[in-house]
Amino acid sequence: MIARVVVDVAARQTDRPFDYRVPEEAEAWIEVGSRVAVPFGGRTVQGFVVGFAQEAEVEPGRLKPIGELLDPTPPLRPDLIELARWMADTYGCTWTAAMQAMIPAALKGKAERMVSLAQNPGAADHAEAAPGLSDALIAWLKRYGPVKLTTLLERFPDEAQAVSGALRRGVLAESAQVRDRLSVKKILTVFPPEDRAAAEAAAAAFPARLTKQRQALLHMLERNEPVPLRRLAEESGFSESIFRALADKGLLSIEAVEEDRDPYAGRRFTPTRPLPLTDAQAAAYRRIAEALESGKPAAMLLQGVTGSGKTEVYLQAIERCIASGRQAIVLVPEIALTPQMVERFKGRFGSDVAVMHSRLSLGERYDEWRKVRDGRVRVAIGARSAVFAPFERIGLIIIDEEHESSYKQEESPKYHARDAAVHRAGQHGAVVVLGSATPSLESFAAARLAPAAAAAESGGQADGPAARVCPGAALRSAEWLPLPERALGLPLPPVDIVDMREELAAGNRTMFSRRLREALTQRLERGEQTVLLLNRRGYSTFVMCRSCGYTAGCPHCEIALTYHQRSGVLRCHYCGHAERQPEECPACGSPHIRYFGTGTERVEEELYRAFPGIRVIRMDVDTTGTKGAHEKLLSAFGRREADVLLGTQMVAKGLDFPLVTLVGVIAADTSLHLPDFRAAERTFQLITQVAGRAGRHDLPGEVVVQTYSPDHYAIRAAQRHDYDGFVREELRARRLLSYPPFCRLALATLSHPELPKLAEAAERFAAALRGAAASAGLLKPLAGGSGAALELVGPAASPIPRLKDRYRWQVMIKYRGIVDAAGLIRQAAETLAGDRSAGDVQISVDVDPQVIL
Ligand SMILES: Nc1ncnc2c1ncn2[C@@H]1O[C@H](COP(=O)(O)OP(=O)(O)OP(=O)(O)O)[C@@H](O)[C@H]1O
Ligand SMILES: [Zn+2]
Ligand SMILES: [Zn+2]
Repeated sequence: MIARVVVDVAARQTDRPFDYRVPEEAEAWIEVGSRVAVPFGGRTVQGFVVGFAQEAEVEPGRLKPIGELLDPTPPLRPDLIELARWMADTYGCTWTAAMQAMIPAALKGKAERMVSLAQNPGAADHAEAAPGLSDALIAWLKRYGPVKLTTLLERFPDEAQAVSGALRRGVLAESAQVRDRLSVKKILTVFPPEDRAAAEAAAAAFPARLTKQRQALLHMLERNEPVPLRRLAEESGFSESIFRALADKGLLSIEAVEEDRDPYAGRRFTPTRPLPLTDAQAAAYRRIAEALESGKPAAMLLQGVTGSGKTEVYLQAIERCIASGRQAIVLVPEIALTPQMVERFKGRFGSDVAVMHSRLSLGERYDEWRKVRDGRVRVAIGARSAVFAPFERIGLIIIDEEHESSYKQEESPKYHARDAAVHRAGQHGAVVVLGSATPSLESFAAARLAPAAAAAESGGQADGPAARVCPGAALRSAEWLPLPERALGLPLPPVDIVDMREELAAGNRTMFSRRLREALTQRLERGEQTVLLLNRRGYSTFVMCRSCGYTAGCPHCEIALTYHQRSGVLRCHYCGHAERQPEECPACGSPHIRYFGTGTERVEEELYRAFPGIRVIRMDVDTTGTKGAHEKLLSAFGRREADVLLGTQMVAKGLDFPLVTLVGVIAADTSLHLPDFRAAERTFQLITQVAGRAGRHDLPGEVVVQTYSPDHYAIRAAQRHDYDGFVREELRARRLLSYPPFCRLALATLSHPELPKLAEAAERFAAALRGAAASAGLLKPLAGGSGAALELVGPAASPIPRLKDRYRWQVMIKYRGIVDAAGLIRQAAETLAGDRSAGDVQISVDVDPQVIL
C-alpha cells in the first residue's frame, strides 16, 4: 500500500503529496488524516496522510517507508483535509499550513535530532575511532543513548567540534524523533476488585497485623468505583503504599488512566430549560429546524437587535440538531467568550459541551479537543479555529457576532471563519446560522441583495446593480431571519449625541461632557452601574514635543510608539520594540515633551478626579493579560464591586448586567477617520453594540455618545438604532467606489530592506499580475456590466510603509465573478522570483482582507 503524505515543511515547492510505502503491520492503522513521521531530504519530519495510491510516482526502489504513526486515532478527518485544500487554493497559503491550523498546538510535533553511538564504528572501540571524544562522553552515551543532540552539547559544551566530526565519520549515529509538545496526562487510578466475593473473603481472613490493609480494602469495596490513587489515600487516611500492597496481592488493580484537564471542573452551572419563544424567535427557529430536517447545506442570517434573544434561538436550534444525532459548533469572538457566555451553553447542555479558546492552557485545549474528536461531546463552543472541531456529522454551525473582524485570521493561513464554515457546511449538509445585531455588509448582501439579484437574473435583467454583489469566498446567499424587537419587550435605550466642539466652546476642557457627567452622577446616587467605552481603534497614545513637534517613532517600523503610563515605557505594538520615556526631546532638547491621547489609564485617572470615591474597573489589554483576569474583572463588576466598567472594545460585546443603565462612549469618532473603507461600518457596529448593554432588564437605560462628528451618517444612524438606514448610505458609497460587497479584494504586500529595490520589484510584480489577468481575459472595469471582472490598484506604499526594518508596498486586486485571485498572485510572484535581481523581496497574500495595513 502507498500513502500520499503532505510533509510539514514550510516551502511552496514541497507543498504537495509525496509517496511513501506503508509498512504491512501499519496498514490497519493508517488512514486519511493520520499524522506520521517520514524521512524527507535526510531529516525526519511530520506529515499528514492525504490519500492512498495503487502505484507510486517514483520507482519502487526509491520508495521510502513511513517511519512512525504518531497517534492511534487520526487527528484530522477526510473532510478537514479537503477543507484545508480549499483554504490553500482560496487564501494562497500552503496546504500544510492549513492542516497545521486545524490541530491543537500540543500536537505540533517537532523533530528532535538524536545521537547515539554507531553500531559499527569502523574500529574496535569508539574512543579509538574518534580521538576527539572524551571517555566521559562515550560512557554517557553508552548508558543513556540515543539522547537529544542539544542535551549532549549542553552537557559536553567543549566537544561540539568533536561530536560533529564523529557524526561525519559515522562513529556517532544520528536519528530523529518527532516529539509532541505535550502528552496525555495519566493518573494512577485504583479499580475495585473484579471478584467482589473473593475480596470480601480475603478481607475477613487478613491476619491482625494487617488491619490497615483490611480496612483499606473494605473502604475500597464500599467505594466500589475507580478512584484516583492520591485522592483515595487522602480521603481514607491510608497511605498510597497500602493500596499498592493490596494491588500486589491482586485484590485491587491500579492503572494509569488518561485524565482530562477540565478547565471548568468544579464549577457549577445552573441548569436552564428552554424558554417559550417569542413570535419572531419561533419563526426563526422554525426555519432553522426545517433546514436541519432537509439535511441540505444552508446559510441563514439571524439579524436581531441587541437583547432580542438570539442566544435562545441558538440554544434551541442546537438542541434540535443534537437530538437528530448530529453535532453543533458555536463560534464566538475571542473577547466575547466570557464565562457568562460559556455558562449559557453549559447551563443548557452541561458536560456535552467542549470549550475551545486560547486562554486555556496548552493541555486544557488539547483535552477539550480530544473530547470532540472522540465523540464524547456533541457541542463545541470556541473562537475562530473551533470551526475545525473534528466532529463526524455536523448539523449546525453558529457564528455569533458574525460581523466581527476577528473571524478573519491575520496571519497565515489567512482564512475567514465565516467562509470556512460555509464550505464545511457544504461537506456535511449542515446549516450555518450567522447572528448579529449589525451584520457585516457582506452577509447583509448575501441575505438581502443576492436573492434579488438571482430573481432579476432569472427575469432576464442580469445587468442590474444587485447582480454585482460578491459576498465572500464561500458565502453566496443566505436566508434572512429578522428579530426586530427585544425579547423582554423593553425598548432600545435612547441615544444622546453630544457635540464635543460645543463643549470646548462652552469652556469645558475635560474629557467628560456636561451631559455625561450629569448622567454619571445620577447613577452614582441611585447605585446603578455604568459602562464606559473608550474607542481606541485608530487611536494612539503617543509622545510629542510641544516645542518642535517631534513624535517618538519605532526605529524599525514607520509607526508611532505607544506610551504606557504605569511602566513609563514606549512600546511598538508591531515589533515589540520598547524604550524608556524620554525626559527631554531627543530632537530639540526641550523638556516640554508629553504624551497625548486618551488612553484608558488617563480616563480612569480623570474619573477619580471628577467623581471622588468612584469605584472603577478598567478592562483593556494591560489589565487582562493574565489568565483568568478578564473573568475576574467581569464577575467583580457583576457583584457590584464597581460603579463603572471602563474599557476598550472588550466591554462592547455580549455583556448582560441588569444594573447597567448608562452607557457612555468617550470618543466615538476616532475610528471614523481611519484610512479603511470599513471605518464607518466598524464605528456604527461598535456604538450599536455597546449601546445595547444598557437597560436590558427591569431598569430603563440611556446612552451618551460623545463625538466631534455629530453629523456623520454612521453616528446618526446609531443614534436611531437604524441599521437599514446606515446600510442604505453605506452601500451607496461602496458601490460608487467599488468596494465589497460589490467586489472582492485581494491584497499583495511586497517588502524589502531597501526602498529603490522594492519600488522596482513592485512595478515588475504589478506588470506581471496585469499580464496574467489580461491573458485570462479578466482585466475589465468593475463599474458597469456584470460577469467576471478585475482591476488593479497600485503599486503604492502600504499604510504602514515600514515594518521590522523592511519597506512595504502593496498591490490591491479588486475583482468579482469566478477569479482565482490567489493563483494570479502566485503566478506573478513566480515570474518575479525567476528574475535574479528581485533578491530578498518577500510577497504575502491576503484574500478578503479585513485590515489593510
Ligand atoms: N423567549 C424568551 N422569553 C423570555 N426571556 C427571553 C427570551 N429570549 C431571550 N430572553 C432573555 O432576553 C435577554 C436578552 O437575550 P440575549 O442575551 O439572548 O439577546 P441577544 O440577542 O443575544 O443580545 P446581544 O446581541 O445584545 O448579546 C436575556 O436575558 C434572555 O434570557
Ligand atoms: Zn522637540
Ligand atoms: Zn516596531
